[in-house]
Amino acid sequence: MTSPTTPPAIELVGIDKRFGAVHANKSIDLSIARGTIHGIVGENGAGKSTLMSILYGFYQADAGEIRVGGAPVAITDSQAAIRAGIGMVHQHFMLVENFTVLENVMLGAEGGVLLRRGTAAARAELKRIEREYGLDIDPDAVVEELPVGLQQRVEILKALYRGAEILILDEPTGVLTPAEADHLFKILGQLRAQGKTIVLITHKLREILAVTDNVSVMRRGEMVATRKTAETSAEELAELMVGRRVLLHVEKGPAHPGPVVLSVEKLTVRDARGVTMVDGVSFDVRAGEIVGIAGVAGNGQSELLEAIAGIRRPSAGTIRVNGEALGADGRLDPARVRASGLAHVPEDRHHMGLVLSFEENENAILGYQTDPKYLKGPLLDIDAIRADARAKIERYDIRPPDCRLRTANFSGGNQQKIVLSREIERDPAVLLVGQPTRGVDIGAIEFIHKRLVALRDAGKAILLVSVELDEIRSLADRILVMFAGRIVGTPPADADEQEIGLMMAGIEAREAAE
Ligand SMILES: Nc1ncnc2c1ncn2[C@@H]1O[C@H](COP(=O)(O)OP(=O)(O)OP(=O)(O)O)[C@@H](O)[C@H]1O
Repeated sequence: MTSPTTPPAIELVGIDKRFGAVHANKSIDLSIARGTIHGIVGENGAGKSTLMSILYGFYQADAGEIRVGGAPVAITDSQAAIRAGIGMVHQHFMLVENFTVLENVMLGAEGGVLLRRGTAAARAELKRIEREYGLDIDPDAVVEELPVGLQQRVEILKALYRGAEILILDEPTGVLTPAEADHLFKILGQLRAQGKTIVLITHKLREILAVTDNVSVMRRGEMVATRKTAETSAEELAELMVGRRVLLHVEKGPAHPGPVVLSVEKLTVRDARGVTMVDGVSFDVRAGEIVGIAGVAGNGQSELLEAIAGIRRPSAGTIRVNGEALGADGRLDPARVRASGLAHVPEDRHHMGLVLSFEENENAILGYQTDPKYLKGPLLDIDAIRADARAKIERYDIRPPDCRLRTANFSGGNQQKIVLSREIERDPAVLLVGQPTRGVDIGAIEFIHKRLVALRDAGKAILLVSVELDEIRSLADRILVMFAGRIVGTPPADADEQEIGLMMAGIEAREAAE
């Protein structure tokens, strides 16, 4: 039991950090009690990841003190953090994919006592940790063959193996299916029961309310409030984060669908290994409606979207925009698809939506650089491009409002807004959007959802792919559920979560096949 005199697991005192002109952490004080799950929420760019990176030794604070278990510690790098008992479960896993679970867990702990004890001892220790925390996993499985939920468990095991008493998880459920997320929270509960301390960063207030004991709110580099979770609400947290009341649901009137704008017929897409990812899919999207594709990640939605956007070559089928087949002459590429009035917000902004080393204003026109409004004779009109970027920054409240900043230095949610503003402002006939609010804060979600509804009401056709069922249910006028590359159901837009959930799990599909 934690007695009132037990020092906090972590105390941050006056932590301050600047990146050039950006004051990312402003004299932050934070105390996290031992054996608790402590949530940290805040808008995109509020400074959450920076604070955690300081705690984990990726960055050094310009000022301030870190105390672990009551004693000041100098966390100069991640090794020092590990020595202080702090472990990080990364958003983008840092595992060696072709190594086994055991090899990954041992890797990097080489100098430690455990490795010197040899593989057999390490295996025994791994088993012990696994049993103690219900982290059921095969130590001899090769990491790349494991689903993401299990890969994340390997990250947790790795931290525990190094003796972590404090675990930091940054947006851990972004890549998980709902069932995997539930399992993760069970594991976190078990870890807490064993006295471990957990710091959870997430934009999902539902998760905060479901699993944390306390929650702290950051806004524009400051720590503005800490609450006992039982004594707060999603509305209060949202208001503390954003500084104003936020609509937590989408307000939209009925759709007035017009003629078919996008028509997909018997589309089949195979991946590089020849595996069928999209299997003879047909549907239409009309002007003035949002069609949502629901499904657990990996069931072909991404490939479907990429094929329509001209990034992947379908092996069969037709895609028509306003009646005209794309690539009828055998040439299908993203530039030609865009020219036909299609805009695309890709799911993976890092690999497809942005060039991170470019300045913001360069990404703000990426793919549209041949538009005459960005040209002066044969050359790019830099002044026009920057003026255009500044207008989008203002309209989409992209922070910091600096169109010359390298894109890599924007926070994740702000990077997402850069892509969205570029594609939405094209005023496309068809907008393809993949995971529009992944990693995006609550105020920005409200804004993005309003923009999508406004675009629909302006008579545009929108195809939305999202693994967030809430998002699909609140935005889509029609829902298509994808499972194993096929559309397995078209539930009404007001269908309940469980009904759609069953289709997403393929239950309905299996029954139909039997
Ligand atoms: N290496 C860096 N160089 C320059 N600026 C940076 C760097 N890292 C972060 N920043 C800036 O510091 C601020 C805080 O960013 P941080 O990533 O901590 O926010 P966050 O709260 O984690 O946001 P998100 O929810 O979007 O991940 C942002 O304005 C960001 O652009």
